[in-house]
Amino acid sequence: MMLQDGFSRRFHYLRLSVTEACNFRCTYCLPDGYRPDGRKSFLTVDEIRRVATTFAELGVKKIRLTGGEPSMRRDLPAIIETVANISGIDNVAMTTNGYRLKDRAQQWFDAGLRSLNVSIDSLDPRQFQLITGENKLAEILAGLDAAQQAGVRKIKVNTVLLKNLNDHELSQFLFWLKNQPIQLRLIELMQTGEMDARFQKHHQSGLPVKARLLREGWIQQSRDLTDGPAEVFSHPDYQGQIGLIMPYSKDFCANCNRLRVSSVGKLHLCLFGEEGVPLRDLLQVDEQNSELQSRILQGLTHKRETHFLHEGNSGVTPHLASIGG
Ligand SMILES: Nc1nc2c(ncn2[C@@H]2O[C@H](COP(=O)(O)OP(=O)(O)OP(=O)(O)O)[C@@H](O)[C@H]2O)c(=O)[nH]1
Ligand SMILES: C[S@@+](CC[C@H](N)C(=O)[O-])C[C@H]1O[C@@H](n2cnc3c(N)ncnc32)[C@H](O)[C@@H]1O
Ligand code: SF4
Ligand code: SF4
Repeated sequence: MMLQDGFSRRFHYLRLSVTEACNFRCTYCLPDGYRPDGRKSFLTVDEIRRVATTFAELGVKKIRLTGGEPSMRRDLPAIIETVANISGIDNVAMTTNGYRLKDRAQQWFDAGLRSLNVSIDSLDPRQFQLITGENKLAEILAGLDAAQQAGVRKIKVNTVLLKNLNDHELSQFLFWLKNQPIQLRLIELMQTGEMDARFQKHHQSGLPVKARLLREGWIQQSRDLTDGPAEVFSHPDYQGQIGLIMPYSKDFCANCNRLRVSSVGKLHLCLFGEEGVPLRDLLQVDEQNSELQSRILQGLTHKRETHFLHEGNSGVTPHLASIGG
């Protein structure tokens, strides 16, 4: 049995959100901060173990923990260890805003974390605070160092491209990459349900950046079917790489290879899809495993070919913290 949709796309990568809560207020995600909803409880470690085990049995090899902010969960080391010990999972990754990274990197690595994506929207402390609501750039950069020291080899930095907020910083980012063996991903701003005029004001296509990189001698890397959606560029004079994530460009979804489970246990077939297939009622005892497999496989038959962002349709996603990006 394996996970394949009606367009012959295969799924070996699961993004598992462990919380919707976040301590940052990124202008494009949670501009007013996270507002707790008392009725919601997030998946327990046992529920996470069951859902991850079942996906591993269906061929998933990589699980990325995301959120909200995953480091806000006090039991995060137990979550990492649980997922890392599941047979078939060979890469446990996490996406974080860098909170607690400086102090916890070693603990997370020891628990089994092998790949880390850290969001850094500006290398200018004031601009960073303007975008995220937090004056924490220095602390997060120290967290990156700590992760490298701890032994995490695959580190990427995520930067949402924002017109008039950080687009003038490209040269500074490139300079930084000269001696940083990391991949910097520039992500086009995507419109979500709760986003107001900010989208029109700050959306900027990645295409001019691509043109500049090619002009300056960066070389586009060939893409494996199992790679993510980023177009990746390298340069002989730079230790780092650039990855461009351009969801508004043609054929972006053609190689979609990931599925998502939200922090309340719903299967989402697309970042911008429908309500989600509830799985939580089948995460209560280990014996529900084969029923859970059937529900996931049945759900996958409904996966659509692309998102509908061009029509201004973001599905039910109010902001990316709700589903883990
Ligand atoms: N539209 C769309 N955006 C995506 C998709 N995957 C990643 N992104 C965007 O890229 C952001 C960063 O993704 P990450 O959490 O760093 O994970 P990733 O890109 O899968 O990273 P790797 O596992 O290292 O390839 C997400 O929050 C989204 O904004 C996708 O399938 N569709
Ligand atoms: C939703 S966050 C969750 C993990 C963690 N809190 C973080 O910020 O890395 C995952 C990624 O989504 C990106 N993101 C959030 N909203 C976005 C949007 N509207 N368009 C593009 N990227 C977005 C963030 O910059 C971050 O890199
Ligand atoms: S992008 Fe990440 S850090 Fe920023 S508000 Fe959203 S969930 Fe929080
Ligand atoms: S937008 Fe949806 S279909 Fe397209 S790559 Fe992302 S998750 Fe896959």
